[in-house]
Amino acid sequence: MTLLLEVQDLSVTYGSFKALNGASLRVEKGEIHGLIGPNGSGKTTMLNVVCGFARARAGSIAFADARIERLPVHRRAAMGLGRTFQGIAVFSELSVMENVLVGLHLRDSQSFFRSCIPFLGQAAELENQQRALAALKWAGLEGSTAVPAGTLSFGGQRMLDLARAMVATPSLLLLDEPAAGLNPNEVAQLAAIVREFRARGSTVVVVEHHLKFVMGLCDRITVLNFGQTIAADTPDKVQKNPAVIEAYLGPDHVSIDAH
Ligand SMILES: Nc1ncnc2c1ncn2[C@@H]1O[C@H](COP(=O)(O)OP(=O)(O)OP(=O)(O)O)[C@@H](O)[C@H]1O
Repeated sequence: MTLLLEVQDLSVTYGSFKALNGASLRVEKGEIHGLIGPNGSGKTTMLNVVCGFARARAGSIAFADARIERLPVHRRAAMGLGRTFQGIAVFSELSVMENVLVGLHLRDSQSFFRSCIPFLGQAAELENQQRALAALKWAGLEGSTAVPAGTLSFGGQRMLDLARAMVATPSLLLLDEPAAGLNPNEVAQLAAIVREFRARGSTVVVVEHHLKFVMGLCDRITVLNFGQTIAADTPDKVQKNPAVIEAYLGPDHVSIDAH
């Protein structure tokens, strides 16, 4: 297996508070990798630093064999790093299709400039519409392309957010709590979408509190606690790891309930 992302000894401080304190994360190309840990353990901070939304005080980040910790957000995105954010982030007045097209233009500056040139622009726009439609089919939204995004259900909006992140086919997609607030059917649909995305060649890191979802979906899982990496292993081994059990449930418990 090839290492796609290697985060080493990462430290992030807010004032005197250490949100990350020497944390590490190793993600192999082609895997679905879970990033879990109790509230406030540093999961979102890790995603923010990998994408360039937050700066580390110390540590290194290698992505596809290049050191990226000093690169701005847009350079990292152009290298194939994509992400979603906690909560819902769709443009509710725009149609479902327009939401995905915005995602394409934001990530691909060339497609924006091509779209400004007649003929070339028409071809580029058609290509973009086809890519957007394919992503919407993926997310089960092909029947709702023309409706305003704000009229979709909560779960529908989450799937749209996912389609918008996937349309640029990032080589590494970071998902921040994608299952939060979804019903069991939607969680199953989400798992199928993420697997399909991986089957088409992408690598996924998923931050989640929904342990059953993570344990069933991920090839390997990294566990953070108080800004440090306390485990990195298969779901089976992580669930039996005493340090992980203690971090989640305190010293008197014997297992993690992933149900
Ligand atoms: N911009 C900030 N300023 C100050 N403190 C912050 C900031 N961002 C995060 N923190 C703190 O850093 C710690 C780690 O936050 P982070 O959001 O990374 O944790 P998390 O594991 O994603 O938590 P959760 O599971 O609750 O989303 C928390 O204590 C949080 O309050």
